[in-house]
Amino acid sequence: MDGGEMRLPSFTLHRLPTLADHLGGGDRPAAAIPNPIARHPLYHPSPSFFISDNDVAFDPSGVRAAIVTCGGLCPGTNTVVRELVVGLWELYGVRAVFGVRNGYHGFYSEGEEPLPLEPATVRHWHKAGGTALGASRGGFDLARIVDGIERRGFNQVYAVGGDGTMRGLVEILREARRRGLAVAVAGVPKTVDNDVGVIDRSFGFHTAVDEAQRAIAAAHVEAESAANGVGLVKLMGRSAGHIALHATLSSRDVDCCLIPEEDLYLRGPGGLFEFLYRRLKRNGHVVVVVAEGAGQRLIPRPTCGEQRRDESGNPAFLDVGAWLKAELRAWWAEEHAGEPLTVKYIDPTYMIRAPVLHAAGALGDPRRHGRVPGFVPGPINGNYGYIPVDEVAEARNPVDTRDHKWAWVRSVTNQPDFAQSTEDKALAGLYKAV
Ligand SMILES: Nc1ncnc2c1ncn2[C@@H]1O[C@H](COP(=O)(O)OP(=O)(O)O)[C@@H](O)[C@H]1O
Ligand SMILES: O=P(O)(O)OC[C@H]1O[C@](O)(COP(=O)(O)O)[C@@H](O)[C@@H]1O
Ligand SMILES: [Mg+2]
Repeated sequence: MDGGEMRLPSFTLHRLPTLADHLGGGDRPAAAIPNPIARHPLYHPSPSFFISDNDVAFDPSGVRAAIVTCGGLCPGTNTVVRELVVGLWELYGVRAVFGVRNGYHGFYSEGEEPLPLEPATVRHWHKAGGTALGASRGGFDLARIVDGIERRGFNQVYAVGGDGTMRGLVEILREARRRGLAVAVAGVPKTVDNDVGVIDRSFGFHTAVDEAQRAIAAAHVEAESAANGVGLVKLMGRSAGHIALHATLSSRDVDCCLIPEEDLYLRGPGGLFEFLYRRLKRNGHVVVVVAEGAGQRLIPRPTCGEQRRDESGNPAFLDVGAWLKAELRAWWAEEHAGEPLTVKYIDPTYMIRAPVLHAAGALGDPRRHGRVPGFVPGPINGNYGYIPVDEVAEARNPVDTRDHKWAWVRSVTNQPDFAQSTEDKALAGLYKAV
């Protein structure tokens, strides 16, 4: 506050290319019509709706839309595809909608012709987990993908995927422009572990958090039923610990939550194992939730070669849960031999992303009403907005360990920072040097 005035953070307004710019021909391009949903008999946008009178839409008679799902699975993907098909068909009058098979690969692979989609085709898709179109990692061959788009005359591409998919979409848009193709792209953010930036979260995230409760509850039952019982649950979160964090907050049975954004320190004063031992002495059992990306720097690698990667270039992590379990047992044998210890490790990785969308993961509406040619719709601080796809492709979303949510985890679990004291660090350095 300065003299009673509040200084707001500065921001910059950018003018984004609109669909009218993209289609050419001024405010009313030949390939465009006034946005039909503004006058749709059954659809009543509220006054604050994101469609204005000046908006245009593609003339549906010229639209050939392609929908592709990429990357890992996420609850609700089929629901999104269904919504896109029904919306394009019913609200915009588009009749040529195609589902590209098995991710980006399907734009060019032989024998995987895109599937014509209409409301009747997708009627029951929301009742199944996974993706009916198929998805894949890797296979991003830009020239062949855009060849496929050009050959089939697609002029709208909807890609449902995470950060990798968005980066691919940016390249597709750039290459289509370079070739003079009037292709508009839209990315629907699908990130079960919530690692995509700018948006608050994606569909499916809450479902995964819900589903994780079953694993935590089982770990708790196992831990409580043994003398010095440790229930250990590994949850998804390659570079962001949001699922572990939210699952911990929802459960209240968790004694300790480990995420990639926080340093991990196992042995010695102030370390994880000392904390677990104290908790075991007090309560007789502990439950630990660990995100898959936590502690990766500490886990010995079989070879000192390069980090292994999956087909998309994402780091392929070592199993932090199995490693923690082995380390805890080894430490226990050294420090507390003769005292019982039971460690039950549960890895529900694929189970939490397999279900259909739960109610809490419900989808917002605007994903098909884009106004710019390369956009991502998503919730930002609770409001839906359109974000340029290149911004989403680059943004990351780590857990901010200085914000209230992490503080809340700390107050629920009463876990300390597992930080090594400066003295211990120096000692460890000495030992290493010997
Ligand atoms: N930097 C990139 N440029 C172009 N395509 C990419 C890039 N990163 C990933 N992709 C492609 O996007 C698709 C999905 O990526 P992936 O990382 O597996 O999942 P997600 O989109 O869920 O993050 C894959 O086909 C992958 O090859
Ligand atoms: O075995 P897969 O298919 O690579 O899936 C595991 C990965 O999928 C995820 O759940 C989501 O990854 P994406 O966002 O890249 O699809 C990661 O948290 C996890 O590492
Ligand atoms: Mg990703």
